[in-house]
Amino acid sequence: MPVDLSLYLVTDSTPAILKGRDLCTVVEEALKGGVTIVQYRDKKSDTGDLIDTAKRLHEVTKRYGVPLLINDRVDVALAIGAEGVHLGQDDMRFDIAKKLLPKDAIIGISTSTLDEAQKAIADGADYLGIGTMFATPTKTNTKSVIGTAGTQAILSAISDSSVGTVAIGGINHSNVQRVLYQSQSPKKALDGVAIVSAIVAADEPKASAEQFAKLINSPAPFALTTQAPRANEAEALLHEVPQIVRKMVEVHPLVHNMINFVVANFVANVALSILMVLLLTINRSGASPIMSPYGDEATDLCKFDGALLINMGTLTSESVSNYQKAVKAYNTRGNPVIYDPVGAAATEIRRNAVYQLMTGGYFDLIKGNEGEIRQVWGSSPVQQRGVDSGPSTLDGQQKAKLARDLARRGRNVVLMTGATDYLSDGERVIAVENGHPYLGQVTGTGCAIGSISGCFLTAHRSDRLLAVLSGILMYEIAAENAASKEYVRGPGSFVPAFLDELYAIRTAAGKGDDSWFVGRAKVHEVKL
Ligand SMILES: Cc1ncc(COP(=O)(O)OP(=O)(O)O)c(N)n1
Ligand SMILES: Cc1nc(C(=O)O)sc1CCOP(=O)(O)O
Repeated sequence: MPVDLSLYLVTDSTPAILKGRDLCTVVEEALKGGVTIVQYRDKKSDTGDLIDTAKRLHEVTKRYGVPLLINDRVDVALAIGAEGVHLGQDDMRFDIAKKLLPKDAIIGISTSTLDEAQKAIADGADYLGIGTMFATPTKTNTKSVIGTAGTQAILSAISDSSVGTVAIGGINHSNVQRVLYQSQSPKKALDGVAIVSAIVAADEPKASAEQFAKLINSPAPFALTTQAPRANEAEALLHEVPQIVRKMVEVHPLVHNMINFVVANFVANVALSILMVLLLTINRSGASPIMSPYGDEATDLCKFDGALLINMGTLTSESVSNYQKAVKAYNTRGNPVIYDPVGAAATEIRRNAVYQLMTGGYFDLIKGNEGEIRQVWGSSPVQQRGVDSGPSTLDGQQKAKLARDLARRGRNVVLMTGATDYLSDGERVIAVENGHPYLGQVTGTGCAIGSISGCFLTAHRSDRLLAVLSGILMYEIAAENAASKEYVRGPGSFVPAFLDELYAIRTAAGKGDDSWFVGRAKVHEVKL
C-alpha cells in the first residue's frame, strides 16, 4: 500500500524542542492532529534507550495506523519491528539495509542534489527526503539549502519516477503552502512535508498538526493565507490596524532596499520617519549599508531577518542578476520579499526583466500601478510611457479582479496603487481610498510604499494582507494630515510636512496612542 507522506513528523528529543515533555505524549497529540507518518530521530540516546523509546512510540503509532520509521538505525528498526528506516547519505548503504530489513520495509533516503536523488531512485528507495528547504536551527550542519527552486529542479528531473517525495527544513505554517506550490514541476509535485520543530516544539502539537493538515489538504489552490474571509472583512481588519502599527514601531524592522537612485534619499527619509533605527546602517552589526544594489551582499544582509525590496526603477545591465541573487537569499531564508516592477511595460528590456524575476523567485508582495500590474499578469499588457501607469482602461471591479487573480496565481499579496488602491491576497480584496493628490506629484512616494510594506511584512508575518494594509493606512493618513496643514501650499512644502506627520504617527503609536486612526480609514471590501 502506498505510504501517506503528506504530513511527516520527524521527532526531536532535545530540550530546546521537546521542552522536557514526554515524547510519546507529544507524538500522540500530533497523531490526533493528523500526522500521517512518524520518524523517530534521536542523535544522543544510547542503543538501549533508543530501543525502549522506539518500542513505546511504536505502540502509539500502531494505535493510529501510522507507520513508524527509525532515523539512521537499521538495528533499532529491526529490534522493534518498525515499518522502516530513514537513511542519510552518510548512513548505512541502501543495498545493505534492504538486505537486512523485511521485504516490505519502507526505506527513505535524504537527498539534496539531483545525482543523489537519481541514485536513490535507481537503488529502489520508497521516498526521498529532499532538503534542506530553508535554513533551520533544528539542524545546523545541513549540506546545502536548496529552497523551492532547488527542490523544483530535482522534482522536474525525476518526474518519470513514482518515488515518494517530502521536503524538509524550516517548514512552518506560514510557508507550507508556498513550499508545496512553488516546488512543483509540471509533472511531479511533493507528496508531503517533513516537520520537526513546528510540531514538536509547538505548545499544542495537536493544534499545530491540525493546522498543517488543513493547509496541506486545502481544496482551494490559492489559499496561501490562512485567513478565512469574515462577514465584514474590511471592518474586522481595521480593528487590528492600530495594534499592527504599534507592533511595527516596537519591532524596528529592517528593510534591505534595492531601490532606484532617483528616489533612494526620499525613501530613506520616509523609512527613518517611521522607524526608531537608522535605515542606512544596521546598527547591531556595525555599519553595513542596507541600501545595497549588490546582489552578493544579500547573503549576509538576509541574516538580519528583515525584508528585501526589489524596485527596478533604474534598471541596468547588471540589475537583474543582482536582484536574482538577493531574491534567492531571502527566499531561501523565508524572509519577506517585495517586488515593485517600476516601469514594467515601458521597454522590451523591462518586460524581459519582469519575466526573469517572476519565473525565478517568490515575492510576498507585488506592488505596482495598473500598467505594471497588467504587465506582470502578462495578458493584454499596456505600453507604459515612462514609469507612469498610462490611461486606465479598467473600472474598479476589473482592477480588483486583476489584483485578486494575480495574487491567487502567485499565492502572494498584490497591491495595485492608484487614486483607489486595490489590495488582495487572492481571497480578500480591499479597496483603500485614503491619501492625497500631492502624493502623485512627488517622485518616490509610490516607491516608499514598497519599503513601508517591507517594514510591516517583517513585523507582522501571520497575515500579509493586514500587514500591508496597516502600512498603507499609516502612510496615506499621514499624507492627508500633511496636506491639511495651513503652510502646505504644494508638493514642495508637502514633503517636509509629510515626513513630520509620519513621525507624529510613529511617536503616537509608540506611546500606545491610537487616536490618529480613529474614524480615518476609507476602506471597503470589494466583492467579486
Ligand atoms: C524525511 C527526512 N528527510 C531528511 C532527513 C535528514 O536525514 P539525514 O541526512 O540522515 O540527517 P539526520 O536526520 O540524520 O540528521 C530526515 N531525517 N528525514
Ligand atoms: C532532520 C532534518 N534534516 C534536514 C535536511 O536538510 O536533511 S533539515 C532537518 C531538520 C528540520 O527541522 P525543522 O522542521 O524544525 O526545521
